[in-house]
Amino acid sequence: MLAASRGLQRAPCGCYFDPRVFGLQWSVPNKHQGTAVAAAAPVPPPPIPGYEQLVEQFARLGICGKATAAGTPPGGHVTPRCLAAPHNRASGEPASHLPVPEKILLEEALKLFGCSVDSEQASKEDLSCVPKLDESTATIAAVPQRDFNWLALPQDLLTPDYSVPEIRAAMLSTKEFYILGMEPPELVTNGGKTTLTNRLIKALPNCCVVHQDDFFKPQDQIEVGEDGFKQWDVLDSLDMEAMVSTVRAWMENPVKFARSHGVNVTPGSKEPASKDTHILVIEGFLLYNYKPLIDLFDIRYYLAVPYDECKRRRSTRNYTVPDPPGLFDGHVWPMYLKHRKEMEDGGVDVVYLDGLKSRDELYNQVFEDIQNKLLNRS
Ligand SMILES: Nc1ncnc2c1ncn2[C@@H]1O[C@H](COP(=O)(O)OP(=O)(O)O)[C@@H](O)[C@H]1O
Ligand SMILES: NC(=O)c1ccc[n+]([C@@H]2O[C@H](COP(=O)(O)O)[C@@H](O)[C@H]2O)c1
Repeated sequence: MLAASRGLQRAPCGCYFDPRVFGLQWSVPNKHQGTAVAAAAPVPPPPIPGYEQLVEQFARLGICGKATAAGTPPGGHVTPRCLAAPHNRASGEPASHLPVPEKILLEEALKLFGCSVDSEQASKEDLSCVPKLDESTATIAAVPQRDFNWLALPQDLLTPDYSVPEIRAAMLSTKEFYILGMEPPELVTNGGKTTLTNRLIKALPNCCVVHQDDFFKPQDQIEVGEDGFKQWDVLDSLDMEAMVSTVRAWMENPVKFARSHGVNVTPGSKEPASKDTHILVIEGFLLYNYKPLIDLFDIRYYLAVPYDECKRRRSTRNYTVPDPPGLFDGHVWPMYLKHRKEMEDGGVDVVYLDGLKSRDELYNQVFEDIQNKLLNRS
């Protein structure tokens, strides 16, 4: 108790030390600083069940916007008749011979891309139907009791019943934007998020990604809290304004944005207007507590893993600034609880994902979910 009140931590050897002093000794540069966006790597994606279905549906509708996923190899799993990509032209079917209607009525196009008031409503209803993580199935016994009373949170939040399934949040959000030469038609609506994101961006068409980690402030600007820890897991540690500016730059011209970040776009995409589908995946651990960002998402995914698993995974990570002893229990986890509570109290609508599922299960679930939403809009 004496050590805690002075902000001291106990090391595994039994000695006490002051994390504030410990924290000041780190001088490892943040390698992510300044790199706002990572482009999808050109690696062949895994087989995607149902992808052809989506393309064929677009083809039936006379929309040839979706040609190749970022990184899709030439001649991949995309139905050739609906493509205008050079590799398909080279295979013997000139773009001018493709069965593309010369004109699509604006009204028709709006309907196809879900721009009407009716379809916006329908999309919102779709989201509310997505099953939430069944928190009742979590293993309460596995979670150790922690003293988080200093957070002054309501008692129900501090009980094991509440804390079990939440443990650590990992969030993934997807923003869809259909370029029709007009304002973004609608804004419809969150560990393993980087893993999941990396698979999604290889499979989704014209897909860019923004990583929140890239917006951490330099280490010397991170405050040291009363608890003695550098406060990495709060909004103040991030340059959120720069992050929102980056997202807005994509919204203004996703084609230009993609090209400037090395992401392959459908060759038919014209700047600034195109009928192609463009998707932005925003991946981060603190996305749904920053108002200017919240409303920009069409879909919000929220990955949660139990405390023990989260702590185990975290212990295997090598951050640019290594975790000092005790950071997880003393800062990371309490901040997670606090932010999740704020998000839920604020009524932010998210789709909960069970981070204990396998990588494949999570990928298939989210990919199919996005696929269905795209189809339902057409
Ligand atoms: N579904 C999963 N099941 C088991 N381990 C996973 C899963 N997804 C990711 N991991 C592992 O957990 C660790 C953290 O994953 P990562 O995607 O970097 O998480 P985040 O981006 O949310 O911090 C990595 O070692 C990764 O291989
Ligand atoms: N990337 C960095 O410079 C850096 C530095 C210190 C801590 N962190 C940690 O990164 C975490 C968020 O990133 P992940 O969601 O990838 O785990 C935070 O919990 C934070 O404590 C990151």
